[in-house]
Amino acid sequence: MNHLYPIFLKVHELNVLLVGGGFVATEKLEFLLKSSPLAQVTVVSKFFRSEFLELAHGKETVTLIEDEYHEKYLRGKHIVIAATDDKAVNRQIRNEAKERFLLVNVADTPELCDFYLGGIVTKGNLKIAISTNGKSPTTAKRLRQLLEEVLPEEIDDLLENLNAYRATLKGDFEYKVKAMNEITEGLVKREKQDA
Ligand SMILES: C[C@@]1(CC(=O)O)c2cc3[nH]c(cc4nc(cc5[nH]c(cc(n2)[C@H]1CCC(=O)O)[C@@](C)(CC(=O)O)[C@@H]5CCC(=O)O)C(CC(=O)O)=C4CCC(=O)O)c(CCC(=O)O)c3CC(=O)O
Ligand SMILES: NC(=O)C1=CN([C@@H]2O[C@H](COP(=O)(O)OP(=O)(O)OC[C@H]3O[C@@H](n4cnc5c(N)ncnc54)[C@H](O)[C@@H]3O)[C@@H](O)[C@H]2O)C=CC1
Repeated sequence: MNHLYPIFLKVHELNVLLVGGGFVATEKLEFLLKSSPLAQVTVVSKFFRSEFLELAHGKETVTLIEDEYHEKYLRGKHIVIAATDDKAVNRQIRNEAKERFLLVNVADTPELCDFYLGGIVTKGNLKIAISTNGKSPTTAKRLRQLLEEVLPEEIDDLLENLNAYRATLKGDFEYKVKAMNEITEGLVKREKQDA
């Protein structure tokens, strides 16, 4: 049974704490920034690998703190991602985050996660998040790559045009629902096969 409920977070308006500055932390920050370039991220780590420093370089919304994790770093945060190579520290981060009702992801450790990071496809205003319920992250990656390739960039023009049309509708809610459904009907209608 798949119980996950996806949401789309405004991480440029939320404070994210990332603990760790190694390979795994680099991967997590890379995908976070790829999807949300202005994500507000504070990173606390005993040391930072060169790959991590390269990625964080020049990113004004990413703050690096060279230190061991301490509970005080949870203050003012909304979301926490633990990506250290120390299982006990990752568990401590999770426990202390939970005491504060923060949402926590422990990288590559599903049983300690409140939420999973997913594969993400962005085409302008369209964003698709992919999860395999933790069963196969590589499949999430492959599906992401596939959708990035097959979805045309023009799909964003469609969204912009429909948004402009939507803004011209003057009627009540019911009228607008009907008009929007009518104009988008062709998107789901199957073409009749010529016999
Ligand atoms: C549960 C979850 C929790 C979380 O980390 O959030 C989790 C868990 C684990 N990942 C592991 C390994 C790998 N993860 C990747 C890649 C990604 N992993 C991501 C998410 C998630 N990974 C969450 C579930 C998402 C879902 O529901 O599908 C993606 C989608 C997003 C992101 O990381 O930002 C990103 C692709 C992004 C992209 O390309 O678009 C690759 C492939 C690669 O890097 O090429 C490998 C190596 C191959 C392999 O092992 O499968 C391991 C084993 C660790 C070990 O062996 O020790 C565990 C632990 C376990 O499975 O128990
Ligand atoms: N590298 C990979 O692709 C994979 C790694 N893993 C596992 O994931 C874990 C993390 O691995 P890597 O990122 O590769 O390790 P890494 O050695 O590159 O990075 C570990 C990071 O954790 C930080 N850290 C450790 N203790 C800390 C503390 N108390 N406070 C703050 N920061 C602390 C270090 O400063 C370092 O930046 C390991 O347990 C590893 O076995 C699992 C699958 C794949």
